[in-house]
Amino acid sequence: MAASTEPPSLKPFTIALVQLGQVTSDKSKNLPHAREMILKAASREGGRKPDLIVLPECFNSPYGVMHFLLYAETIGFTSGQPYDIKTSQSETVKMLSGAAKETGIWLIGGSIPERDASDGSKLYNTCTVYSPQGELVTIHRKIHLFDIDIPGKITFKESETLTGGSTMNMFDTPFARIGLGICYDVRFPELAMIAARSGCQVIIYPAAFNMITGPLHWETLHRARAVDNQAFMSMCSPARDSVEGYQAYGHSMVVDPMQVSSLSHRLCSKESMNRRGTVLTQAGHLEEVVYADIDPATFHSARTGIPVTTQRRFDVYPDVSREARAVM
Ligand SMILES: NC(=O)CC(=O)C(=O)O
Repeated sequence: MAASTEPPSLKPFTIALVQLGQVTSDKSKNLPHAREMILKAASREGGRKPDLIVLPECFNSPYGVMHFLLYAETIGFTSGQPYDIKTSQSETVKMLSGAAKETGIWLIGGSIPERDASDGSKLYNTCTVYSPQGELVTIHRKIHLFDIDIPGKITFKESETLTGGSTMNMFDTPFARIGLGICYDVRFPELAMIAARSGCQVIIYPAAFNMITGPLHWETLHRARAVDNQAFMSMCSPARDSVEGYQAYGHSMVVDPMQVSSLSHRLCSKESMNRRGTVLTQAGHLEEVVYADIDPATFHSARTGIPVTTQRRFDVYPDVSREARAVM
């Protein structure tokens, strides 16, 4: 979706990250389980109910290049055109839309393998987003495919079966403008930077790091994107419970833009630290739902205290986000 020029002002809201477990090779089990966990996340007790629920990358199929063709669904969404859920060919889209409507909560529906609707020749790794009325409001196709080779540790080549998306995507809610990406997209800072410069106060990526790259970079990349862009940054992972195949790292996380160093930890009172935590929430490695309350005061104090957003030197280097806006 092309976001309107003025973003909504950031309001307090609560995110629920559903770190889904039990993603099996049986889609007829994966979908009801994901639905059950969405309902569980929505019916939180002892805390603010979530305004937005997020699922992980590749939640209806095992994560592996040999599985994408078998599990792919045709979605057939075109930005700016009405989408009729009733006639959708995607059973996952129907389930997610129904769950968003039933809970009355915004839903970032993780990602699924998608078959191109035009001639079926291309497959994408695609995230779908739903309003509380169950409308499919936007999709994001993973732009940067996960092609890596760390000898003896991990080799993965999404490009063997997938095609990379070619649009940047964001959406507006009554409480924030939210920038989208999927997993490996986080390693390309331009995407989050362009989202932030286009008014996103929050950046959310369904993801599935693994046991090699997760310990190396998962938290660092959250912190880097949050500090660079002075925005809230979150990735939602599957749980690490698969007996074979891809082992997800877990540790779904929300990080705020006002990062407190270990030195400030010692200098700040406990009460002020509670208001300015770096990692607002973090899951373990098993299935669980974690919540984070987004406080606009943290966002505004980060941007006014260290005003990099108004100090850029576009007389010295170009503003790449200007040209990028045209393709959104
Ligand atoms: N799975 C991914 O797309 C990315 C990942 O695991 C990494 O960047 O590390």
